Amino acid sequence: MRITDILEVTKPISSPIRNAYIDFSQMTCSMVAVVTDVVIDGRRVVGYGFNSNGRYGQGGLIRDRFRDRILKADPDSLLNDKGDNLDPHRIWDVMMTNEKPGGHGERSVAVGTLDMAIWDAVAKIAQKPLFQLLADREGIQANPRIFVYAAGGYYYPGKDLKALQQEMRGYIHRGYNVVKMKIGGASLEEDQRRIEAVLQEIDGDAQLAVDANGRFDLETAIAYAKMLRQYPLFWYEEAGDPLDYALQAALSEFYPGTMATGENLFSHHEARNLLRYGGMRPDRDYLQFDCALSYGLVEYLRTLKVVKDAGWSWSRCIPHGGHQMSLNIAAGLGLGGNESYPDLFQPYGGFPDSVRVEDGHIVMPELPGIGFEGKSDLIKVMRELAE
Ligand SMILES: O=C([O-])CC(=O)C(=O)O
Ligand SMILES: [Mg+2]
Repeated sequence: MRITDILEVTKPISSPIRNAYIDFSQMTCSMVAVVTDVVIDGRRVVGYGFNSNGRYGQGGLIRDRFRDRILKADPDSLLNDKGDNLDPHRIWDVMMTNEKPGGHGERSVAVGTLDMAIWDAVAKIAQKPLFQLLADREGIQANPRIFVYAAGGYYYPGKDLKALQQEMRGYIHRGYNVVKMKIGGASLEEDQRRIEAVLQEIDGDAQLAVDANGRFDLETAIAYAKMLRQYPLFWYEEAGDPLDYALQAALSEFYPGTMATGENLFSHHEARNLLRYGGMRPDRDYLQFDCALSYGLVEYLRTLKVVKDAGWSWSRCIPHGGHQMSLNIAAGLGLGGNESYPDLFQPYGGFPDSVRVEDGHIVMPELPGIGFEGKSDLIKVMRELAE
């Protein structure tokens, strides 16, 4: 058993939307295929992966460093002890050979993208859904019913309050009961009008989360906290710079409600620093680390250990990114749910075609691997790469 090839293509996922920090007009995404010589039911096993939105495609790093390290390694060194499957942990160690610690950034995205494809291949070779494989390895019961929320509410040219209200109403019609909108890309007064318009529209049919995308300095984060705390929000997300733990800690003095952050922390060390120094509260806050941006599931398992060691429940983790990889981790390991972008970043995000959102939850179908084969628009572009 061996990996015979690794392919990468960088695709646009551009759209005219804007958050408080970036617009997505030039956004790209890497898609990778890890091709094996394993054949099941007459079909070669290929694992697929891609990176989450918000960071760009990683073709350069994947081709220059990580792909060749895997392909040049002794194939037997990449297998588990029994020799009956690939070992994602051993492959991860090979990828990270001669990489210094710290400085997590684009490298963590390149490795996270490849790691997703490797886990897809591993679960396909085991002929199980990835969530089942993870639950079995952990010795726990999988729960295929997962909380999902609808992320959107971006700024884009010409979007008025009516359009924002209609967008949020549309998510409720599709079965969501938590919706998220952007803040910090307009004045505080204008954001307050946008929030009030959305709260009026959803009128108790859903809860609202707001996301500042790390835009605020301490003073602005506090001013927003004082404005936001008068509303019954689901959470106040990523107020300040992702690495400014002191800001996050200070903010809890001014915001008694739920806060969420972590999508731009890319290693278990950074996650640990957030838990050590960020003043996050395990009884109400959420952690949004996204394995596809942060060295993949091999590293995310270390992050989950850090989370547990710090006295947090894994149910406080609701990853960023809206991909099926995190849905599998949520179902297999008991995370609190997953993000979803009903209208954005297609065909990568979202669910298999048969899946419907009901009461803010989905149920994972029993598909081998991550389940990409169940999403027709996605598997079409994946197979164009490798099959
Ligand atoms: O707009 C973005 O970069 C995405 C984001 O923060 C989120 O989904 O929470
Ligand atoms: Mg966010």
